[in-house]
Amino acid sequence: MFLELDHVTIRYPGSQSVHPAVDHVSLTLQPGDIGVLIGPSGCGKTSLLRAIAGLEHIHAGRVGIAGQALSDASQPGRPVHVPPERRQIGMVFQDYALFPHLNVHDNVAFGLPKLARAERVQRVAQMLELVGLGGLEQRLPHQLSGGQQQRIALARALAPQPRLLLLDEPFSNLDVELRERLAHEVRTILKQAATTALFVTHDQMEAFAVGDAIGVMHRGRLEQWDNAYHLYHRPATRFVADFIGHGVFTPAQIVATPAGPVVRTPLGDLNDIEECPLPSAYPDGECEVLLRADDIVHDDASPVKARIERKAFRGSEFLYTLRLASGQQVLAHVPSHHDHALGEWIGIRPEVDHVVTFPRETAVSRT
Ligand SMILES: Nc1ncnc2c1ncn2[C@@H]1O[C@H](COP(=O)(O)OP(=O)(O)OP(=O)(O)O)[C@@H](O)[C@H]1O
Repeated sequence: MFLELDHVTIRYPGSQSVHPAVDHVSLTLQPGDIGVLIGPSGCGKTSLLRAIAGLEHIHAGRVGIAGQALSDASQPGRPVHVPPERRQIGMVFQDYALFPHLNVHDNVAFGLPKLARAERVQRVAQMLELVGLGGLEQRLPHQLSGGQQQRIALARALAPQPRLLLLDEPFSNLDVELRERLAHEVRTILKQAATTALFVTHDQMEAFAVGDAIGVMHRGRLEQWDNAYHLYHRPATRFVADFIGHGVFTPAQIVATPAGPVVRTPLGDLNDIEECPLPSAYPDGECEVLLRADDIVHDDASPVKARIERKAFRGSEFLYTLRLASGQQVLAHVPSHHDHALGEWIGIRPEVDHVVTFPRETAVSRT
């Protein structure tokens, strides 16, 4: 294991909040892996990143890299806090932070004062090649696009060969299309450089594009640390289920049948419940089942009908918000050549590969 966070807790002095900004967060990253922290504003992502960089002190727990404690508040009376400049950790922020009066070469060379000149010029050229901007050494930052500036910031952070790279919303100042492209590019660059990295974003598409492991944070806690597939198909908590992807929670009942347990929903029985709890897991088997928009298939032959309340065009598909006769709301992704009118009743059926249930609560939906 390379990066190890063990029950890291951060409290800001004088904070009125009942929750610590970061609350007992534990996670690990393997060498060369890219981790992503995602969550709503104020959930503690930046605080955690700053603590790893040594810019914040921790109040409980431990931060270690390759077996070395960088911050340790777990031993009473013997706190450890290695200063940021001795951690060999690089950082890339959302505002590029390039020096406007220095050209590209001098910006990238900034963190390399100890290298001899020839070696420095060579390392800068190597880094610029790595980020696809070879030959732009003499340009000033204002002569570059936002995406190019961010790639220079990445080259500058990678040049001193940090043990770990931290990236805090590095694309949030860029437009959506460029963000997704850059996210893929940055993943390729980090993999080529074999750099271990931890990346903060609030955009799940960016998280899926970049991360080997993704952590969903909520009120300072890390609710799940997992790969994208498991976060989506096996959410550990209602919050994760609700935050990742479009879906609703629908009242359902797990019932025993001669052929085994099924989850009975207003859309019909769901049978593929291999990893689902047994009926005895909830009182009377009553639970809520997660139905994502891509679990619902438009099928004219289906006896289950739903009325189209809202529709959002997403290019290849529509996101339909539908209401069943029972009053239950569901969402469905439907190929965009099926352009139905608002108010129309269409046939739908569930096609759920991974059935996810939670204890009953007031229904929550996220669109
Ligand atoms: N210097 C500070 N002093 C006091 N409270 C702070 C400080 N910095 C952050 N906080 C509080 O700590 C909590 C976590 O903030 P943090 O910036 O880590 O969240 P975040 O998930 O990065 O949010 P965003 O996505 O908006 O940047 C918030 O409640 C915030 O108000």
